[in-house]
Amino acid sequence: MRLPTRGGFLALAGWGHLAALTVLELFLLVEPTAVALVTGELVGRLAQGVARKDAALGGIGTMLALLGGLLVTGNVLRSASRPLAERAGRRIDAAVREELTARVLALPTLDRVEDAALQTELTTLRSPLLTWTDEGVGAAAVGRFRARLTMAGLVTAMLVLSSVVWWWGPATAAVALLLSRYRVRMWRTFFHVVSGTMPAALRGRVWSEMQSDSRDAKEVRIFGLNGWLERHAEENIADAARRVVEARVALLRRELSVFLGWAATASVVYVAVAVSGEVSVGRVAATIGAVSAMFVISMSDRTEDLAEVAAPAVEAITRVRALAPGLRPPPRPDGGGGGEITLRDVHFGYGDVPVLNGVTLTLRPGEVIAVVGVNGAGKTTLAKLLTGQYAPRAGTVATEPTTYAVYQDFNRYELSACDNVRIAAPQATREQVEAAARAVDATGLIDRLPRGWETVLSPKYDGGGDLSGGQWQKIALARAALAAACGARLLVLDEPTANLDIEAELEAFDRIREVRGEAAVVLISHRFSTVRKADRIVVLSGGRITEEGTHGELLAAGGEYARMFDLQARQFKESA
Ligand SMILES: Nc1ncnc2c1ncn2[C@@H]1O[C@H](COP(=O)(O)OP(=O)(O)OP(=O)(O)O)[C@@H](O)[C@H]1O
Repeated sequence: MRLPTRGGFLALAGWGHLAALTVLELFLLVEPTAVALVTGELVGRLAQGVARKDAALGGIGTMLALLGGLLVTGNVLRSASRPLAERAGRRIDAAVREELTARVLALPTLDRVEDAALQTELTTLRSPLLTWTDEGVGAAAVGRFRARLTMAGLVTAMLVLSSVVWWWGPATAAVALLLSRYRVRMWRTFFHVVSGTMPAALRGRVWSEMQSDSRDAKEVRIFGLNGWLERHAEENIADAARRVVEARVALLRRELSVFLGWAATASVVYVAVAVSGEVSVGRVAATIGAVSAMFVISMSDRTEDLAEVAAPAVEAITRVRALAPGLRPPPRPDGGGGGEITLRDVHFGYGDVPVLNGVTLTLRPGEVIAVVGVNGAGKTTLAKLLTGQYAPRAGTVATEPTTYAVYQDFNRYELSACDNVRIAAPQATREQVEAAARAVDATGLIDRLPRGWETVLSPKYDGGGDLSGGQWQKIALARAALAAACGARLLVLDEPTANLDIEAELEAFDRIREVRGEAAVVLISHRFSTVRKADRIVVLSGGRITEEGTHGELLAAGGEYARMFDLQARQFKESA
């Protein structure tokens, strides 16, 4: 991976691309002046030839060939210039994306990834509000580079003018630079107006897209939101559009004044040429050409000169680099020895809020442990510490490098059914995937999909399929079964079966038990009918493990577990 040093984004385009772009841009900048010179020379010779009635106008053929060559090459290179610049910009953006991804992946724990400041910067970088041109830092870096090169074109045109009358060159170049600076300022004003309208435009877009988005469709229809959404979309978009149109009109007015400024300057030069009788026809043509070249160069797109265009992105990248300084992922946690997974006096919290206050727990290979506790007791947090995704603030965690977890909010990938299971162990064969599905009784649902295992699990795709909440949970359980079959030493099941009916949950749990092999299983569930089957149950309360034992032992102890179990059992009896 090529990484930028000290913010040098341009180098990320690759030296080959930059060299090609430099040669091409320089040619294009010098070309108008060269055309002017050759035209001048050609006109001069023609005029001399005609005046002397000279039939053999020496060198005319060569001049014409040169002029033709310049014009043809100029046109060909002009059409290659933009794609090359865009490609260089995209290469820079790709390298930056690669670097930032590597940095986030290198963060040792999930809490560092979840860090609000980091997420804000990453969201900024993904936001369409980032730059008004919707371009990344690449386009801005290449744009600025090209803007710097235009100086070469200006110097060439200036030298040609000075060769006629020495002070014409610097005088006209000074006017060109002044007008250029003025244009940068007026584009900056325009940029700020357009940037200011972006939040409204984006809001309008969101409201507008909600009307047709399939995810929002059910609420939009049931609440009759269509008219309301349309009104909000229109208000926001119309307001943004009005402000942009006003800014554009102001911009056009200023462009016109710049144009008039140029016309006045050119007129002064042309009048000066006209009154200086000593200048040849060729020189006159060259002068006109050089002034035109300066005009074209200084009227070129100035948005690229604006540091503001890429400033939010550059600042966000700089902050991501500070928040995620590493580039290589840390080694996976080492086993606790003898296959045991241990937490010793573990403390953890989010920000200033403590969640775990001294948890000590040992999991033995093949053991099934259930963790229970009220909402917010810290069960998911404990699971994340067990899988090494959070580092404890105090105490020690010795866990296995090969863990797999199914959370309540497991990912539903827009991939085939097969890949949706295989994601738990990418090296797994199709046979292993099918065996895992059989293990958790998920083959029936696969058979009903239009293309079986190859069906993409999203209705957004042609021939794609959708699954119910419970069916998705079976896919998630199949992932856990596959991970166990492929050697995972710890399986965490964090309420993976909340959408299954009780019978299906019990069966799924029994099946996971069967396929777990040497893996320790941690089950987090609010359903005591499943929890009671665990080898050991721990109760988490007030950030500590307050009870620990088998179902029978905990019932006999008559503590919080017994109370919670009774409550649930009574409700079942009452509703039966
Ligand atoms: N990423 C987070 N940032 C800040 N606070 C969090 C975060 N995740 C959880 N918390 C807080 O930590 C506490 C424990 O949350 P946790 O999800 O571990 O509880 P839980 O026992 O799994 O709850 P539930 O049974 O509702 O799933 C809660 O008060 C929760 O609000």
